[in-house]
Amino acid sequence: MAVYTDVDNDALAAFLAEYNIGEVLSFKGIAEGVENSNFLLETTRGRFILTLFEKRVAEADLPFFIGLMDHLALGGLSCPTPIHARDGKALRRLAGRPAVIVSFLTGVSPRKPNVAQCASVGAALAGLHAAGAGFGIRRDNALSLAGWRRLVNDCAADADKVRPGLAETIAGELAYLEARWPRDLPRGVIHADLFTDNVFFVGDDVSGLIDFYFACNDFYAYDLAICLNAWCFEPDGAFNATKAMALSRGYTGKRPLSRAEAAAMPLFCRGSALRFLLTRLYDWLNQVPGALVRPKDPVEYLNKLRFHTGAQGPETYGITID
Ligand SMILES: Nc1ncnc2c1ncn2[C@@H]1O[C@H](COP(=O)(O)OP(=O)(O)O)[C@@H](O)[C@H]1O
Ligand SMILES: N[C@@H](CCOP(=O)(O)O)C(=O)O
Repeated sequence: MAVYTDVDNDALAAFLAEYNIGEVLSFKGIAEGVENSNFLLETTRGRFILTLFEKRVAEADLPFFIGLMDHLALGGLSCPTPIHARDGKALRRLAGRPAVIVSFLTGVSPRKPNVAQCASVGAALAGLHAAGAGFGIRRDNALSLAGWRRLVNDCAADADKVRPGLAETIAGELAYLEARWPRDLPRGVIHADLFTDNVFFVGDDVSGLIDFYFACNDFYAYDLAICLNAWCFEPDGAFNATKAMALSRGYTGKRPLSRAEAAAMPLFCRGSALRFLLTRLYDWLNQVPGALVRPKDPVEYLNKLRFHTGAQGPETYGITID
């Protein structure tokens, strides 16, 4: 359960008095997530999610995240809508943390997505990229090359406690990526964390996307690589080429990739694998005492990185270069 910060009843009551969302019926910590503290809030006016922003979220970025959800929802995307208090502000403070209330979305996150769901999420990702166009605030990706370099340095001393040789592997991989990372490909607002727990389905159809707190401006094709990593490996670690083809085609059916984007996919898959390996490794080595959270396994992403290192080309991911 990701609850780093507790909220007592008096503080909650004073906080909610600023809003027009009815009387509290129930309030409880949510048993998923790793980044922020999330609570399910039920009131006489419905269900809401209360989020307290924790360590990895810079306060200066919060207007981007909140403005983005407003922008996407206005553009017709099914995503949480920030609830504005009586004074018009959606971003407030609670228990010493920045806090926001957003609308509750219905649907189910798949534990083991099927091929049709992979196709749907590919199309939904392209829809998100289109809906983000015209958003007026910019946020550079704090978890791209420079951020990875900081994480590699921070983890260097203890990485081998997780896997012998890991420090050398991540340093070598970062150097490889730094030398080859593209500079000029189509870019815009990306989700940057569209894992299965951040997508809701009704049947095989995407019903909503959540968790925009890593969203940023970066390459669209890199976002597709994040999804290939998150959706197309089986629990035993095997890469599922059928799911990858479905996901890639779901995406390219709505937003075709340029030749340069297609050619960059193996590199983006490596970069995305390193990004989640590094944040998971950092969290593994720096666990917060007393927090109710289950850290995610860094080795899962080490194995994905190894797979991509041996990949033959974009065809591996169901992507063809015309
Ligand atoms: N708007 C929402 N509607 C319904 N459930 C939500 C919503 N936002 C979050 N949740 C639930 O809370 C969990 C954790 O949220 P998430 O934003 O992924 O947390 P974190 O970013 O802290 O890891 C999600 O997996 C989901 O179950
Ligand atoms: N998706 C990341 C961790 C971030 O967690 P989320 O609950 O915000 O999706 C990972 O799996 O490493």
